[in-house]
Amino acid sequence: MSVLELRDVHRMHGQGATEVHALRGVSLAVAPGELVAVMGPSGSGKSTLLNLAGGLDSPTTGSVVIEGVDLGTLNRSGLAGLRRRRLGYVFQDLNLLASLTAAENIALPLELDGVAPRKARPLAEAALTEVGLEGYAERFPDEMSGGQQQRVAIARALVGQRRLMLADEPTGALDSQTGEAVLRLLRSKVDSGAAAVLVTHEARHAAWADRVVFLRDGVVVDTSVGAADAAALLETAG
Ligand SMILES: Nc1ncnc2c1ncn2[C@@H]1O[C@H](COP(=O)(O)OP(=O)(O)OP(=O)(O)O)[C@@H](O)[C@H]1O
Repeated sequence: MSVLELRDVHRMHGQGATEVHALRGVSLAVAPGELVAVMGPSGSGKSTLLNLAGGLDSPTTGSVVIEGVDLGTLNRSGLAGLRRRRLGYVFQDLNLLASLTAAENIALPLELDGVAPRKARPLAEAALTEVGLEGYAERFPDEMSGGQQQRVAIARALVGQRRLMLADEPTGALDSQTGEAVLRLLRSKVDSGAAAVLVTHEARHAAWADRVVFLRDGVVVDTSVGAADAAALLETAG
């Protein structure tokens, strides 16, 4: 069974004269152990796709299915529970809570899900170590650099048993060495059975993916394997 499935998804933003047809019949399935990169020019619908996959937005028509559950059938609390338990997000907007330490930020989704703080804490510390921030557990967001905050956000996204990771240019604020380390981490989570969707503008980041889906004007125009194809597509996209 796919971890994520988009079935003939359309998404309209706005109304009347300002209506934008951001996605036009997108279908996509992501299997366990698969990392899919989504590329395409600005405005092609990449963020819209990721928001729909994460249940942060709903399709105008079509359906989004996560591990066999059609998100359209869930009520608000059902959707929130599924998001907390099964999804990890790494978005451009970090959304770290300023009043919580790095370890508390990471432990929060676990605790919201009923994991006892004394069990959540070591998991949070292990996640910090995985992103190279051992010893930063007690720092507050404003005591860390942008890149460090981004790594905390990544640690939070990957902590626990996430089945689907959604990443929007996760390496934006990171130097290239750390960026590669984060992608390696995402890759290793996927290799141990999760699924991931990575939106990126960079062919060398897409090189970590099993498959590259290329969007243009809200339509999947190509699905390629490997970064070389993606780079060629980007060049012809204009
Ligand atoms: N909330 C919204 N209201 C109105 N239009 C929107 C909204 N969100 C996105 N759009 C429009 O939908 C289209 C797709 O936007 P989207 O952000 O998904 O593209 P993108 O490929 O992620 O772009 P970028 O690479 O610049 O982030 C664009 O024309 C955009 O202006």
